[in-house]
Amino acid sequence: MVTGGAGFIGSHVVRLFVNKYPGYLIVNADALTYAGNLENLKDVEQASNYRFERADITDAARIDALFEQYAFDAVIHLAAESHVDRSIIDPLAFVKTNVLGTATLLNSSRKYWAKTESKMEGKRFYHVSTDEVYGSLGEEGFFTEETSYDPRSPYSASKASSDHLVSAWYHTYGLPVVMSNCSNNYGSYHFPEKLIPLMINNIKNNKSLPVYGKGENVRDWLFVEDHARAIDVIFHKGKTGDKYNIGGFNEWTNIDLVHLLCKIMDSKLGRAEGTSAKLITYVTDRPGHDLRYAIDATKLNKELGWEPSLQFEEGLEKTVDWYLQNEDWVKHVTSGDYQHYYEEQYARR
Ligand SMILES: Cc1cn([C@H]2C[C@H](O)[C@@H](COP(=O)(O)OP(=O)(O)O[C@H]3O[C@H](CO)[C@@H](O)[C@H](O)[C@H]3O)O2)c(=O)[nH]c1=O
Repeated sequence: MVTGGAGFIGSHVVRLFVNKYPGYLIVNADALTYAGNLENLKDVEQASNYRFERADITDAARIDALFEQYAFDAVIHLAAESHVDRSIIDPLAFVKTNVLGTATLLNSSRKYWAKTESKMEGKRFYHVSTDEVYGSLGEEGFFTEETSYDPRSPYSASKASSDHLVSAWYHTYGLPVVMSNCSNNYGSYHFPEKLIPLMINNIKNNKSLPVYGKGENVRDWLFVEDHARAIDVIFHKGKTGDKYNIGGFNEWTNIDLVHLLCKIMDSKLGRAEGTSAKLITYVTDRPGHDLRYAIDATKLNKELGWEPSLQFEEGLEKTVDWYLQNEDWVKHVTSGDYQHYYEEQYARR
């Protein structure tokens, strides 16, 4: 079972596993909130080793029933509320899905696997988490697997709580868990509330480009398909009870990144260089805005041999091309339920 398989990272994980492992039955359990779209999986929905089940991870009866129906050997848990700005507006939604939802899944897994003949033998619960649990770095240093947790937004606190729950189920019940904490992802099917797809769409539509504060915050960007490959490697080879950091060693200030996007878009859209950058608007900063995230992914590289495959500028160009060729997808995902929230976010600026 892959939870959140209709989301951004989840859909890339489902696609990779469905195509690479014809012998696995991949069940995508997703609540289809505003950020989950079956449009993201059109290319694999007919595959014989793929099933979709609409399910909310906080609904214990529904999750138990799925375990009875499919007798899952493994869970890859990606379902989460993920947008920091939204967590500031509606923190309880994040506590519900990320904390209660993770506890519900852990508990259903434990109960079901304890009933099987082989108990926990050969089972695996993989929790996908974020580097934001570590808090904010100054100008120096990196997050390693030993860095202590210091979450500062409702989103990161809810993810940190979920990590602690996973660790508790491992120590208390012997649930065979593995966990990873990844840096910022970018690529196709990224919901256009997040920095990169939001900027691409706004540049295309000649809308202002809202840069929070002075644009000096730093993020470490990784191509989403490289994250999915890391999840594949950790799922199959990671040590039970361990955690792995995933990152690109690719740090950018927000303002430099937005300028790079403007440059790429000017050239793709046939605009004179410098045209799109005129849309940049500095807006009120995000409350509690973490200054810098930077991941040290040495453990994953040394122990399991993973490394990013794409250079950032190449990945960014691929991403821009995808958004320019998939305008219908953007229209689709930003209509309906999401429209209200989308407009509200704009009204704040
Ligand atoms: C949406 C938006 C964002 N920003 C800034 C805030 C951040 O410093 C940076 C990236 O913002 P976001 O795209 O919202 O991503 P960020 O807050 O870093 O969090 C992302 O990266 C995390 C991993 O580090 C994930 O766990 C989160 O789910 C994911 O949303 O850009 C702007 O300046 N303007 C904007 O309009």
